[in-house]
Amino acid sequence: MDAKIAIKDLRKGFRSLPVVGGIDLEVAPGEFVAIVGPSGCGKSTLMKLLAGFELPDSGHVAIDGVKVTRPSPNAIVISQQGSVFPWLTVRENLMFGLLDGDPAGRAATADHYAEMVGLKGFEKAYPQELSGGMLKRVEIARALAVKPDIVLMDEPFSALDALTALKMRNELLRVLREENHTVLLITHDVEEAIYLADRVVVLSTRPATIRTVFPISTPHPRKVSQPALQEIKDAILAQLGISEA
Ligand SMILES: Nc1ncnc2c1ncn2[C@@H]1O[C@H](COP(=O)(O)OP(=O)(O)OP(=O)(O)O)[C@@H](O)[C@H]1O
Repeated sequence: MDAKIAIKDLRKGFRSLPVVGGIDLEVAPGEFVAIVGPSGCGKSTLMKLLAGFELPDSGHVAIDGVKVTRPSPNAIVISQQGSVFPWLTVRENLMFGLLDGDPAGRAATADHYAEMVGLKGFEKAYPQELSGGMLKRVEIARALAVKPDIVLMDEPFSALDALTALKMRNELLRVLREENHTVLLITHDVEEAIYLADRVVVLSTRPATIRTVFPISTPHPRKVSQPALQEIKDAILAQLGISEA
């Protein structure tokens, strides 16, 4: 099958600092790929190149065979910072990116996605009335409501407490089972990567290149304590120069 995302000898630097040092990767339609790497190696820069927020110095990213030269509505970014509008209700936030249909139809779509992420009953609430985990749900629902082919996630759960992050990961897997998105997740959390992804890509130190790609065939629901997953986790940590006692 043709790649949904094809990254070809992608390079990017800032002034004299090389940051992305030649990356080749193909992501299949519907695949979930996690990217881990040492701090400051260029992960967010790679994500910005994928999203079309930055342009490469050489090489390219192609989506469905078309080179990315600017942000596309087909590839939605969910980032750490969060971008829910505080002056809009949950429903209005979810309706914001929906361009098709009459207001009643858009409101129905918004409510459908609110329900999907467990926010039924909070459609008329304002962001300040919600917890951090609920805000993250609004953001994920808003991204999915526009039915993007590709979801790009840069540390989406890192601002959440461990328990909420765990719930959100399961929520994400559930939603992805219902709708077939291609997902690229950047995370510093190796357990998160092996819990969620079909493949984990380990990057080198800056300038980022791919060190190893670990396929993960364990079916969902996974437990990180499963021996096969522990083995992969140890191998990834060893590549990152971390060994657990
Ligand atoms: N717009 C920019 N201008 C100049 N330098 C930049 C810019 N964006 C990133 N850099 C530099 O590129 C390097 C990689 O940054 P990047 O944020 O991509 O790394 P990262 O792997 O996501 O980091 P972390 O793990 O700490 O989140 C850093 O040294 C950073 O200072």
